[in-house]
Amino acid sequence: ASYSSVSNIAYADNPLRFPPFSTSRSAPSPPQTPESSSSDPASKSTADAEDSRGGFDPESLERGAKVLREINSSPYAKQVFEVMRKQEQTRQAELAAEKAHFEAIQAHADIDKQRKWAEDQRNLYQQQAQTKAQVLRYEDDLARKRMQTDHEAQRRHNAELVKMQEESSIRKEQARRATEDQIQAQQRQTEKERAEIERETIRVKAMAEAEARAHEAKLTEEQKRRMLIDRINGEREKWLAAINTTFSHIEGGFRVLLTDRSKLVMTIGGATALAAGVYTTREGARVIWGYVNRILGQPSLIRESSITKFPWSGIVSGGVNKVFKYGTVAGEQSKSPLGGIVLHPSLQRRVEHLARATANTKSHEAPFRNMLFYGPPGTGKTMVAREIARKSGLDYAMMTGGDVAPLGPQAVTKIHEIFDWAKKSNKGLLLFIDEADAFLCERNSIHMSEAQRSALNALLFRTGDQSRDIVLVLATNRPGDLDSAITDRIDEVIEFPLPREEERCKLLKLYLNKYLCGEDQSEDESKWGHLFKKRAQKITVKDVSDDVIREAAKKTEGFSGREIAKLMASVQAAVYGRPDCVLDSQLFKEMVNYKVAEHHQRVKLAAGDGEPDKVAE
Ligand SMILES: Nc1ncnc2c1ncn2[C@@H]1O[C@H](COP(=O)(O)OP(=O)(O)OP(=O)(O)O)[C@@H](O)[C@H]1O
Repeated sequence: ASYSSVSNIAYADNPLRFPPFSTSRSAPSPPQTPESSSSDPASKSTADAEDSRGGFDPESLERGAKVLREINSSPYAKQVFEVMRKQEQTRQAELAAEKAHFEAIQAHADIDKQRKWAEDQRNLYQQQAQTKAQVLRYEDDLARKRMQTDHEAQRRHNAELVKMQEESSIRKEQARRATEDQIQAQQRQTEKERAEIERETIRVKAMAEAEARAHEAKLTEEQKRRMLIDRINGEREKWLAAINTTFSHIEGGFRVLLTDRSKLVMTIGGATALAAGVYTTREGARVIWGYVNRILGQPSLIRESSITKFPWSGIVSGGVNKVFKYGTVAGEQSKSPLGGIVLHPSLQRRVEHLARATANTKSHEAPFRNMLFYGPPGTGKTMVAREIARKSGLDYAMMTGGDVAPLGPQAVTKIHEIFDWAKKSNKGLLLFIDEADAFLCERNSIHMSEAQRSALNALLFRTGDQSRDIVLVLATNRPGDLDSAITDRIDEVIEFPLPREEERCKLLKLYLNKYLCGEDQSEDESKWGHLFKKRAQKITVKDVSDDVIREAAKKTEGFSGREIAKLMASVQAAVYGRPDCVLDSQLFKEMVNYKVAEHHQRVKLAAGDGEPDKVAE
């Protein structure tokens, strides 16, 4: 440090100002600080002067030579040179270090440059990649949009095609329907015309037949009248002759009597005795018959019964009456379901349960339970009462409430007769009173006669306690009209509603089989005579399928069981009106429509609603 300061002093003091140890022109000149250049205006002017002399400054050389001389003359010349040499070496080392420093800086700068270039390159690559990706994305978007547009166009095209196809098929379908309708209309027209022709032919035939029959009847009548007149004339002559003869005999007799006094007395006495005998015998027989009838016979109020009218009736008729007309031997319980009765399933179960309970009640000798059946007319109340009697093994008797009123004061006796008669049954009796409201209505009713009131009281008296002989079954369409004392005696109340569609379907099938297919005629023989037996076999049923019956069941909403039975009877009658006795679906439908219209008309009339329309053409 001291050496450096000395050197610096030397430089400062040195007017020559040459760079120490600068032997080479290429050696870098020491850096000049701004202070030194600005603080040394003299050197600046010197340098200017040098420039003006062509770049050579002799003064410096002179000053250098002078300094060298001073150094040479100085005793420390050797040290000075040594110092200078070391200074030079130091300077060299500094320069080398500086060079290395600059090289390092240069290397750093290169590295920075390289890094920057690499970074630029990377950025460039990234930008290129981004641009490329954007371009690709854009292209992709474009392709996708193009595809979407294509798809949309394709879809629209397809939709149009489908629409066109649909329109075309609708047009075809419409054309087909129109053709079918036309064909059907033509067929209908043809059938109508044919039916018209048939009807006309039948009408003409019927008229011709009727005319022929009328003519024949007229001829027969005239013939008969002539024969009758002849016969009457003959008879008159015969009778006139007989009368004349008789009167001539009587005249002779009277003449004898008037002339013979004893004969006259005998004749008058004999005639009187004969008259007295006849009168006494007749009255006596009447009294005895009444007594026997009361003791052994069936009360007159009973309309129908499973018990024979007299004990000897069974013997006379060869035991036929031992069998119920329903086909069950008396006393034998039937295990079959309710035969020929179509009821709502729950009602059917209840009825079967009641029949079983009644049968068991009898076998355990417990008191019977009374029942009330109510519901619209023709819903099977009577049938069910009969069926309960049949299934429970009881005797059955039926009376109608309407028969009581005409009996007047005798009604009370007749009611007591019934209950006395019922005791004769060993099996127990099911007494069914139809139209019960006719004489068991409210006692305060103004329409009730004194005799009816007494009859009601008699019935109340006989049914006051629970009975082991009689099951009382009342049936009515107006349960609200019954006297409260009667309803109080009822144990089971059962409603019989109008059949629903399902039941109507079964009823239609039942009566179709019964009336038109000739099955199960036994029950109806009493009603319809032997008509079925003779003719049912001839009926041919064609095309009356389940669907046709179901359609009919749908249409017959509001029909009772009786109405359906009657509907089928009408169908049967219509079939018999045909020469070929064939029942086809068209006739069946016609009859159903006719009966449905008739039913609605009846309902309207019952409601007092307007004039009766024409039921059918
Ligand atoms: N549920 C049914 N199943 C089968 N046939 C029936 C049914 N209901 C009614 N009928 C038919 O109707 C006819 C009359 O039935 P029934 O006398 O039992 O009716 P009801 O209810 O007693 O009528 P009413 O109240 O007028 O006395 C029967 O003979 C039968 O042909």
